[in-house]
Order: sequence, then structure tokens, then C-alpha cells
Amino acid sequence: MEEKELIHIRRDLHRIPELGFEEYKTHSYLLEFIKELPQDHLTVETWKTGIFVKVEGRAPKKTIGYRADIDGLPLTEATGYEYASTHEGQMHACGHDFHMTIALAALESLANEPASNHVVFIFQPAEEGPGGAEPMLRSEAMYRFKPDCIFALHIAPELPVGVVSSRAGLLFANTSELFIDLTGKGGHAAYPHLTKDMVVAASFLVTQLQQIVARRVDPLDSAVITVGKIAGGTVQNIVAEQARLEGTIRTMSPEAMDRVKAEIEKIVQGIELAHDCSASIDYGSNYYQVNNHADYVQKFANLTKGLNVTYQEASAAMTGEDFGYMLKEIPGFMFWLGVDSQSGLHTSRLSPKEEALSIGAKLVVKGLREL
Ligand SMILES: CC(=O)N[C@@H](CCC[C@H](N)C(=O)O)C(=O)O
Repeated sequence: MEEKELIHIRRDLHRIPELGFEEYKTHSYLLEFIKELPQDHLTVETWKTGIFVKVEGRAPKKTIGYRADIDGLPLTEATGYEYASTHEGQMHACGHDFHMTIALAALESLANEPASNHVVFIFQPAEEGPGGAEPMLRSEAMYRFKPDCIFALHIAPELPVGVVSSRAGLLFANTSELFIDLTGKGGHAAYPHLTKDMVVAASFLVTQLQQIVARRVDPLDSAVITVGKIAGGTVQNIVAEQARLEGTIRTMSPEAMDRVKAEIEKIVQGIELAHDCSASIDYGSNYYQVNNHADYVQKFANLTKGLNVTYQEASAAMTGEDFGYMLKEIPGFMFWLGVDSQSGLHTSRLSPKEEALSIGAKLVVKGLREL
């Protein structure tokens, strides 16, 4: 696909970011594109807002899968692009517009000239939450499309265009969302002794949670607890009856995740006692770590040599990806694609360089034809 068309598609998709399992316009856009391709070797099936596409191989020995996530984030865009999001408060701030464009370009190449093996494209909803990979994996459709190996990419703002990176073993962390609600006795701000202040309780809780990472987790088995949002109370002169913390937990192993959760539960019980309140914990959606299979990473690294691309060994990151569930059952790998943006993932000014689109597309096509 010409660079001009790649950019055109990416910008179209960038304008219409949608949240997990609400990717209706995105779904239609993808289906429209797929409909225009030569259909002789294609089988297309939809699953919720996701899509499976199989391209029959010429002399198949196996089926190679490629997964692209399709949802956006609840964030107001501040890039100033003329093609900025037209959906108020929603943005492709994690590069899924890039991921989809590259997948469509690869699909077009394969539909016009099938590979030797069968190829399956998985357009997956809700990566940012509540998680589409696991239910898609368990879907009835997956029996018809399940590949023998699979790969995916994620844009990397901190890497220059022309650089890709990956590693054997752990690439991304285990994640769990974290929602804690506190309820106590509110009242007049002038009579604090008659109340149980949930703003104070929440403040203690936030600082105590940080001690889990500092003092209860082996420093060599890292963990992260981030409270990204805290809300409580109504006005300045009422002692708050309610407070809510929203955050995320990241660990390098599923066992460490269990330990961190057990520690959180102990601390929350302590808060209930100390502040005479009731608390509830909800872990929202949880993602399994992304564990790359060493032999596929090696094959991928070799494959980059034929293209004008530099392969670098990546470090493990505390980002999460529900692609980890796919890799738990199907051998394969994920890699970072350099897009050189000053602003990082999940920021309102993320500005990936579009020159990376054709590099991503060439790599994915080569992977699907040669892995
Ligand atoms: C690549 C990336 O940024 N992924 C997200 C995954 C979100 C998982 C879940 N909603 C959570 O917040 O725990 C990330 O934040 O790493």
C-alpha cells in the first residue's frame, strides 16, 4: 500500500476513536475496507465489535495469526491536528489507529497475493478495558480461526522511526484495575469529632498503599500501585461521607499480583477499623503478562535484517496488554514499533510519526509470509 493511502486510513481512524466494545464506527470502517478487497481467498466473521479474517494460503502447513486492537481511550485530544478526534473526550492515545492501519495494509497485501500458509487477522476490541482478548479467545468463532502462532505490535513513542524492539520472555506486566469505595459518617465541617471523614481515610489509604511496593514486595520482583483518580465529598464545609480511589496494579508475575492484592486487603481492613468506616474493593479487569516465545522473537529479529530496520533488545515494561492471554495459549510474540513522539502513550498530545506506518506494514507482511 502507498504511504499516502496508509496516512489517509490512519487519519480516518484517528478521527473516530471509540471506547471498548463501543467501536461501532470503527467496526463499520474496517468491514467496508475488507469488502473492497478481492474476496476469493477470504473468510470474514464478526464477533461483537471485533472481526476475524482468514486468508487461505497457497500451500498451507500452518496458520499464522496477527492481532490488532481497535479501541480508543477516554481522553480529550490536545494535538491540534486538523484530523483530531471528532469524538468529544475520546482519543486514539495508545496508537490503535496505527495498529489497525498496519493490519489493513497487511491484509490488502495478503488478499491480493496470498501467502503460502493460511493467515488470520484478529481485529480485537476493548484492549484498554474491560479486555477483549480473553473473551475473543473463548468465543465459538475462535475454534474456526485459531492460529498456530500469533504476533502483534505496539507503537513505541520513545523509539526512533526505523527501530523495533522485543525480547524473549516477559515483555509486559500482569495488570489489575483497582477501585476502592469508602463510606463513613459525614457531617458538619465544624464538628469533625462527630463524623468519620472519608477524605482523611482516603488520604491515609493512598499513602499506605505505596508502602506495599516499598516494604512488602521484593525489590527484585517489582510492582507498581498507581492511584490515578481520587474523588470524595460534596462541598468544602461538609465532612465527606464517601470517597473513591481508582487505580491500577502492575507486577512481574501472577504470584506477586496475588501477594499485592492480599496486602491491599489487609490495609483496607485496617482503614475500616481505624476510621470506623466500611470499604469495598473491586479489581475490575485483569490482564495476564505478555510472555514472548524465544524462538519466534529470534525469527523476527532475523527477519528485520532484510528490511532497513534496526532491531534492539527491549527491557520488560510495566505496561499491560491483554494480548498476554493469546500468548498464554498460542506461541508467538509482541514487538515495539518506533514512532518517535515527544508525548508518550496515554497522553493528550501523542503524535506518532506517520513514516512508521509503512515500516510497520512491511514488517508485518514479511512476518506473515515468512515466520
Ligand atoms: C499498552 C497499554 O498502555 N495498555 C494499558 C492496558 C490497561 C489495562 C487496565 N485497564 C489497567 O489499567 O489496569 C496500560 O495501561 O498499560
